[in-house]
Amino acid sequence: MSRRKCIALIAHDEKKDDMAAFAAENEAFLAEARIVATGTTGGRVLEACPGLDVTRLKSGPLGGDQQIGALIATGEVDLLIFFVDPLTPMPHDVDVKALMRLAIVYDIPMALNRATAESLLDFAGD
Ligand SMILES: O=C(CO)COP(=O)(O)O
Repeated sequence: MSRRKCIALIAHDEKKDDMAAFAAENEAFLAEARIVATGTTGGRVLEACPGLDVTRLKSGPLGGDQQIGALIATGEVDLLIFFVDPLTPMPHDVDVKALMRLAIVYDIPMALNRATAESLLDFAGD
C-alpha cells in the first residue's frame, strides 16, 4: 500500500497571509496529503483550513526548520513549500539555509515562493 504524500509548509512572518490564502485556495489538493509545518505557519494553515491533517512542529526560530530538515533526511517529506521573506534578517538564517540544503541533497521538490508553488500544483493537477 502506498503511503500518503507528506507536504511541508513553512512561511516567514511577512508571507504568512500568503500561505493562509494559498492553503485555502488549494485545500482540496492539500487534503490528499499529510502536512507538516513549523509552529506558527501550521497554526495559520489550520485557521484557514481546519479540516487539514497538519502536524505542527516547533516554531522556525526555535528549531522547526531543523525538524523539517530531519524529516527530509529520513525520507518522510515529498514536497517542501516554503514562502521565504528575502527582505528581513532572520536570527535563524543558518537553519533556513540548512533546510534548503537538505531539500537539494535529497532532491525533493522545493517551492520558495507562491508562484512556484502554484506552478507545481498546476503540473501535479494536469
Ligand atoms: O521561521 C520560520 C521558518 O524559517 C517559520 O516558523 P513559524 O511558522 O513558526 O513562524
